Amino acid sequence: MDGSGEVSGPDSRGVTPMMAQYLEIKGRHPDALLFYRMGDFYEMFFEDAARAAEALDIALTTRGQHLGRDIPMCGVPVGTAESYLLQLIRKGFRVAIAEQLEDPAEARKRGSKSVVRRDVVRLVTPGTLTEESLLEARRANFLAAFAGSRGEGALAWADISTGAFGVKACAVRDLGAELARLAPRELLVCDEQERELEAVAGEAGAQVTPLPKGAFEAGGGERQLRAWFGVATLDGFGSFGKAELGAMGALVDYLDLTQKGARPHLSPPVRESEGDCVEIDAATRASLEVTRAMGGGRAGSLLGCVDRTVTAGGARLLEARLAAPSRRLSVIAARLDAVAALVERPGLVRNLREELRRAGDMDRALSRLALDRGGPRDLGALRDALGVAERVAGLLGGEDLPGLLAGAAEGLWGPEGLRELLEEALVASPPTLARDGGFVAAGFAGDLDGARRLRDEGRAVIAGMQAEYAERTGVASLKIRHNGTLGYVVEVSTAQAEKLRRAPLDAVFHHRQTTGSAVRFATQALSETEARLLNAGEEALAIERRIFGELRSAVLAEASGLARVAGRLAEVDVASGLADLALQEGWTRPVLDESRDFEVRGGRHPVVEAALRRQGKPFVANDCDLSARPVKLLTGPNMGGKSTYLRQAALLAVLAQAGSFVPAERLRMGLVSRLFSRVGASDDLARGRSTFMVEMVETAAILHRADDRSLVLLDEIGRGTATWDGLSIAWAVLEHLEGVSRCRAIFATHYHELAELAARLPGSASAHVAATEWNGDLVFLHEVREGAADRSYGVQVARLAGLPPKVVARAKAVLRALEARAREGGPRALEDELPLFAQAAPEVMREPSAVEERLGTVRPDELSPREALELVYELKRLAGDG
Ligand SMILES: Nc1ncnc2c1ncn2[C@@H]1O[C@H](COP(=O)(O)OP(=O)(O)OP(=O)(O)O)[C@@H](O)[C@H]1O
Repeated sequence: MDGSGEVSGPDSRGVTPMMAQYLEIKGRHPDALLFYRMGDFYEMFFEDAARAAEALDIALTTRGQHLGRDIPMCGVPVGTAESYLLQLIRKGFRVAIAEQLEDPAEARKRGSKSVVRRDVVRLVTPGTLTEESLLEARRANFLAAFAGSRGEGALAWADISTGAFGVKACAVRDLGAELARLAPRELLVCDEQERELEAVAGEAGAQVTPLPKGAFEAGGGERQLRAWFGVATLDGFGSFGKAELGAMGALVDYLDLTQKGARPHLSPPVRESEGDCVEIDAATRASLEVTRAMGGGRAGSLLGCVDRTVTAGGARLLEARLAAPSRRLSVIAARLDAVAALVERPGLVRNLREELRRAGDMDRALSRLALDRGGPRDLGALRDALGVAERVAGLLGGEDLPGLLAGAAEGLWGPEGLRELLEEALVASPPTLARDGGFVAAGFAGDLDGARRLRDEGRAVIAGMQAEYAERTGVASLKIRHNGTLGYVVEVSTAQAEKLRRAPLDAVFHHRQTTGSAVRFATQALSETEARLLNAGEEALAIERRIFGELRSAVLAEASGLARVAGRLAEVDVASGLADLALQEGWTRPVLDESRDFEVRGGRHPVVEAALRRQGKPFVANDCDLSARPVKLLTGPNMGGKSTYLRQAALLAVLAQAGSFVPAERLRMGLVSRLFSRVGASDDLARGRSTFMVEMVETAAILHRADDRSLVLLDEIGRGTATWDGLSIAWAVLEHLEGVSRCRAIFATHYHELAELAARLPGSASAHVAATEWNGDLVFLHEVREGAADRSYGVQVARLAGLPPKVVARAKAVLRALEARAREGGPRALEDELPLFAQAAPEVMREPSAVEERLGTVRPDELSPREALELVYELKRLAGDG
């Protein structure tokens, strides 16, 4: 007998009925670890057990035999299964959860050999999580599906924990960029494409799940979607291409498969068209650290720096906006209008944020309820959020606000009567699980109140009985206690027990048990009261469970209305968060138009500025004008602030088009269509590419794709190769950007020769980050000025970095020689000097000089003043200086 109460005995082949059942279920889920429910544990067997035990670092044991061999087994308690699930999912496993679908007692009725019915109720995969503990509250958890081949393609994505559902046409070559934007946890692909797409999915951190080709067919997809949304035609949602239908179909099909028929709440699909959002490729996204810093976390990213939202839904919306800044002037203007209106009303912002803080996560509560994984606490969260929404609507309603906020205010009134119902029905802080009851408020249901009264009275009656028995027996210390196996018993100390065992008390008190220190008795009246109490308690629980079901149905009937309120709350949260930021940081409203201008006055890099502030250092604001001469060549010393200046331009554009105010005195810019940034080189050793190769591949992509509305930021192109090759490449790239792409670009370089070229090209101009020397030390001014830098200060920076003084001195000498020869002979002569590098190298490692050798023999403490003076003369002689 195990925890499930089953009897197991092997058949003639040595296979127990339970093992036969296990193997049958496992056979249907070969790709997943099978969590096989046995009483209070999920058990794993055979290979699954070995893999899970290793992944979870838990004990691997054995349990019985199968075909004459020990069965490896490990298990996790049901109560703490979530944390184990999380570890397994993070390590790339999928988990099939097989529950007991009936009571062991029911199974026994079918005969002593029968096993409890079990089946998989859910497949847990990275893209289909809903549990709070398995999700990041402030981040979406997308499941994506890609359909299509060389020609037409589409990507669909859904977050079943929030109901978000989107789709867009997407060719294979653009998949990397889209995945980098959405960062889905799981990508569904046609099994024939699994190998082709694995790398691109892996780079975005998505686990690939292959599905048969049939799952991606447009016809089937359309049927699936119609059935899912209960509509006769999808026309109301938009007109979708074949690939789009295929991708969405595969996605909902997979939800059916993994959720085993439980329907997550999904909003109707939103179709994104090309041109809706700024295109940002994966490398650019990573280099700009828009939503994730290099280390992978939020901290240190632009999102981490600007996120002042106070609700999880608001945080997710802000991330989506920054990840996909808009290209539609009207959309951006509406968002900026909302922020601007709030910036004018700081008091309103404060009040809104104070209210919003109290709203729980409506989307996720709704999703859990829809999948029947929710509890009273989720109902409570919805109730609280609906209350917040109404008060927020009240706050907004009193003002004359622009479209987005006025619209939000209207949409914040929830489904008629639902908040009132939940308020009446629920206690103030309902528990997570419905199982143990205690969440329905008194006064909501007459029958429940009656049952509870009976149950509570029962408790009072027992307390009364204790007093009565104590009096009757004369044993003041007599207690009525509840015992797991015996139920309610009268307990007295061993010394007092004899009294109760003698006439006349023995007629009332029947001995049940003697322990080391106490003796326990039962009485007729106590048993009767206990039965009454138990019944009342069970009845109360049953009523509460029924009420939970009713409330859940009432909520789900209004799912789309609730999702709408959640969306509006998030909208208000994002606007008031951005307004709060603008107010506190003095950010300004950007001016956007259809031109190709880009004009920043007093711009700052928000993340670097915040980091410097923490160190008590100021950030130097800079201008940037790309309007008349769109390609800017930027020179200046290392550490001078070139990369910061480049990234700053991109982040200003991202913020502006996401609908935020910007850290600048003024920003006026024509809409950016595509953003490219190659700042900060990195190796890609995993794919066998050197730094230079990665740089060239990315530069190639930029030159192919940049159009005249793009913003391109290039940092030190060509530095990873021989000087003249690098310079030539940089030269040609600069010409291409200026003459062919005609985009707005900032090009940072150490090739000062390029400044000459920039001066000659009509669309190009030079600028430099200023630095100066003070008492022999290099001082970075971080100020961007017109014209090219006169020198690069590379050697000084090397000195700051702690290169040995000897090496620095030698480098200075080599530099002086190089510069002198360059001045004498012009560029060709400089080329002739290239071998100097080869010759210089061994010389740098030269033998010690005569002076150094002599110094090595000196013991300063043993020198008299006179000897010291003589030594100075000697050293000067050795140095050939007098
Ligand atoms: N405008 C600024 N105001 C104040 N400090 C700045 C500014 N810009 C950059 N800095 C500081 O200078 C440091 C170096 O900046 P950055 O990495 O942009 O230099 P760089 O010129 O690109 O250097 P390298 O050529 O070595 O990559 C930053 O970490 C920051 O602390």
